[in-house]
Amino acid sequence: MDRGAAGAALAGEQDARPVQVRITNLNKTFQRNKESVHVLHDISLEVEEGELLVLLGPSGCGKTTLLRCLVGLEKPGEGRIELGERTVVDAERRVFVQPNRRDVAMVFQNYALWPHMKVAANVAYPLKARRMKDEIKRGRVQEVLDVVQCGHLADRYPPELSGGQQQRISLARALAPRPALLLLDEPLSNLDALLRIDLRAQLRLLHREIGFTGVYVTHDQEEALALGTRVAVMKEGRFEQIGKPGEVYHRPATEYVADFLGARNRMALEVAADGTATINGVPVPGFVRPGFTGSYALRMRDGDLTVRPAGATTVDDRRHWVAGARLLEVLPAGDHAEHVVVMGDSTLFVDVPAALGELEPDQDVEIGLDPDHVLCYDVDGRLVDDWAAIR
Ligand SMILES: Nc1ncnc2c1ncn2[C@@H]1O[C@H](COP(=O)(O)OP(=O)(O)OP(=O)(O)O)[C@@H](O)[C@H]1O
Repeated sequence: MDRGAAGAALAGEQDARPVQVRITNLNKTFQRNKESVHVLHDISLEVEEGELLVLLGPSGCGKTTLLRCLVGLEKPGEGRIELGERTVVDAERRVFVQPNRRDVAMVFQNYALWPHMKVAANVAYPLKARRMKDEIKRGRVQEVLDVVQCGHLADRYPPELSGGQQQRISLARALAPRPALLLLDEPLSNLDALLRIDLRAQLRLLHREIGFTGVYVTHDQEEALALGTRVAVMKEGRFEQIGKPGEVYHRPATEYVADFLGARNRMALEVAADGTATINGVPVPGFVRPGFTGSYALRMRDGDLTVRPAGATTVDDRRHWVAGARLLEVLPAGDHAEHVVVMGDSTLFVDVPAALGELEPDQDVEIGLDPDHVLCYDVDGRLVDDWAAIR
């Protein structure tokens, strides 16, 4: 594999080989006010060598706790963690390898740099424990600083740097000892939006070039889809779905994942035994295939819905139009306008290209649904295939 400039800079005799991570039946409970809070429920996961797995989920779902178990800052009550050939946690056999013996590095949201030490000393810090000649150490520090494009900042102190620069330095510090596993806990969330996108792209490039095994925590779906080789969506201490970004985005396995990944619009589909389909109580003939019956939830992203004035006709072969909606508000957003529509129990958000925006608030409207861009879930929240009428 051509490792590129960054990869070449980090390659060498003492390269820690990226390892495979295997987590088996991990359980973690905290004691809080004499109550026990079960935070990780029987988690099992394999992260392949050189993979960047993203843990995605809302606040409090256990992402950080899982990272802390991997690095050794938390002791799980049950389960096993193997890093390559090494078992670092085996609760049953009372195996617990201390953090400094795991060869795992972590990058935090708040950079966690020593303010009184120059950048070079910060980056050299994790190398201290290793008996390494000063000369080699200096060379390594300069290498990793160059990799994150901060070679010129070696003699500055962290408080003299911007947030983006500080985060690059903390990434360099984590990479300096060539860890077998790199953990990143919301590393970009303290940065402003543009810088976040810029650093995200650089991180992706760096991962491609160096090929480290990484676990990256975020609650930002865009970041997860952009960075992950796979994305693991978490809910209340369990995995809802683990898959490639495209899979998770286009085929969210559960309604929870669909909602979390932007399909926030929800409508109720009822299909009677005689095949009559209604959406939020409005009949929609020909929407479902013959023989498909029951109660379902439909999920759509904003850009997958359309809206037109009530009673209008559109030359459109794919869409089914559902009447009985009212336009509440139109929010211009540059190249498109967000239309807020109420239809029975649903509040819907519809993105319409600015060029088509001729609707006024308080107008009666109809919602257009293209079955190819509608996700259908059963009453247990599981994705349903093969429901649409063949057109
Ligand atoms: N030391 C602790 N003692 C008690 N409860 C804890 C402790 N650490 C975490 N928790 C609880 O465990 C749950 C999961 O926390 P965790 O920090 O892992 O979530 P998270 O998904 O990383 O959230 P966030 O995105 O907000 O960081 C939360 O309910 C939290 O309050």
